[in-house]
Amino acid sequence: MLTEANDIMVTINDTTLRDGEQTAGVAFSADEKIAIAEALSRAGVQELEIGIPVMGTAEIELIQAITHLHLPARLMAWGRMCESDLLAIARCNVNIVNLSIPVSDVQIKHKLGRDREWVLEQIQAFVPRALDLGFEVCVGGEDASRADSDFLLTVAATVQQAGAQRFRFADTLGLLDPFATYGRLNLLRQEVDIDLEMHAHNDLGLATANTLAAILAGATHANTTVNGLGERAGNAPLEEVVMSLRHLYSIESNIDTTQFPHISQLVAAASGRPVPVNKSIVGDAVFTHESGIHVDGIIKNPLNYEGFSPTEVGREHRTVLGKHSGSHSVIDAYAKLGLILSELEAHSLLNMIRIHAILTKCTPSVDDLKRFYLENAACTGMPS
Ligand SMILES: CC(=O)SCCNC(=O)CCNC(=O)[C@H](O)C(C)(C)COP(=O)(O)OP(=O)(O)OC[C@H]1O[C@@H](n2cnc3c(N)ncnc32)[C@H](O)[C@@H]1OP(=O)(O)O
Ligand SMILES: O=C(O)CCC(=O)C(=O)O
Repeated sequence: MLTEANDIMVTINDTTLRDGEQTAGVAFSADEKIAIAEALSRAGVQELEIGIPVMGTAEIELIQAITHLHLPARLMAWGRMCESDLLAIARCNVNIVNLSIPVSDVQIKHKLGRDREWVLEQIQAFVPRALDLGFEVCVGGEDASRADSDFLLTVAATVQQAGAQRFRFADTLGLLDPFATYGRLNLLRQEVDIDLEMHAHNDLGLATANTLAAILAGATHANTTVNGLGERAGNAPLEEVVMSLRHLYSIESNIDTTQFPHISQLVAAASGRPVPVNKSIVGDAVFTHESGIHVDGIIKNPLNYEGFSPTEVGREHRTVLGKHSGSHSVIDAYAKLGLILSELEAHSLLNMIRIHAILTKCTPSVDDLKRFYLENAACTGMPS
C-alpha cells in the first residue's frame, strides 16, 4: 500500500560536488566547489556529498575548505568500503561517510573478483570502524538495482546490524522504472528500520520518477544533482525532485526554490555544461509562450496555462510573437509599445510576423514590430 504522502519527510542529499563532478570532462575549481556548496546550503539543502578523499591531498584540502565554512548543511564524503578510502576519509571533518560496495553479482564477481560472503564481511568490518571514527555511516549499495533481491535484503539487514544509520540504494546504470523502484524500496523498507537513500541515474530519462517512487515506498533521503549533472546521462535533478515532491505530493523539502536559477547557472558555468533551453524548471524557455491560444489564456489568467507559478522558482512568464501567435498576442505586444491596434491591423501584422518567423526562425524584435507597423500603415494608407 502507498504510504500517505503527507506523512513523509524527505532529506535531500545533493551530490553535485561528487557524482555531479564525475560527469565526463567536468572538474570544479576550489572556488567553484565552495561557491556551489555555499549556494546549496544557503538555499536550505540539508546534506551535501562533497567529494572523494582517496583521490589525494588536493581533494582532501578542498573537502576541508568546505568543512571549514561551517555551513548549516551536513557534509558527506564518499569512499569505497576499503582501508585506503576509510583512512583518507578519516582526514576529513565531514559528518557522514558513505562507504560504497557493489551488491550485484555481476560487479561482485567481475569487478572485484569476490563473492557475496566477502561483501557481508566487509560491511561487518568497516561500518563499526567508521562509527568508531565518529562518523554517521551510510552504506552505498552500488548496482543495487541489479542485485539479487534476497541478497539485497541480507545486505540491508547486515548494514543495520553493523550499526550504520543509512543504506543507499544505487540504480547505478539507470535501469529501473518507477514500478520496479517502488517494489525494491518497499521490500527494503519492510526489512530494515534504518534510513534509506535513493540514488538514481537518468540513462532512460527516469531518474526523477524513480526517486519519487522510492520516496513513496519509504526512502527517507534523495540523492540529487543540480541540473541533473552526473555520470553519463546524469542523476535526478535537484530542482525536479524538490518541485515534484511539493506539487505532486505536498512534501516540502524546505528549500528556497527561488534560488534555483542562480544555483543552476552557477553549476552550468562551473561544469561547462549549459542548461538546455527546455530543461524543466531552470531552462531558459520553460516559462515562455508563443502559441496564440496559450498567450490569450495567460493574458486572461495565468492559471489557465501554469501548473505552478514561475515566481516560485524565481522566474517569470514571458510571451513572444511567432508563427503560432494569434491576434490577442499581437494586440498585447503592440499595447506594451504604446500602440493600440484594431482587429484588422492585428490580423495584417500577424501575417507579417508569421512570414518573419518562417524566414528568420526568430521572434521579431521591438524594432521589427515597429517597422511592420509602419509598413502596414503605409500599405493600408492608415495614419501611423
Ligand atoms: C558508481 C560510482 O559512481 S562509484 C564512484 C566512482 N568515482 C570515481 O571513480 C572517481 C574517483 N576515482 C579515483 O580517483 C580513482 O578511481 C581512485 C582513487 C578511487 C582509485 O584509483 P586506482 O587505485 O588507480 O584504481 P582504478 O580507479 O584504476 O580502479 C578501481 C579499483 O577500485 C576497485 N573497487 C571498485 N569499487 C570498489 C569497492 N567498492 N570496494 C573496493 N574496491 C573497489 C576496483 O576493483 C579497482 O581495483 P583493482 O585494480 O584491485 O581491481
Ligand atoms: O555506492 C554509492 O554510494 C553510489 C555510487 C554511485 O554513484 C552509483 O552507484 O551510481
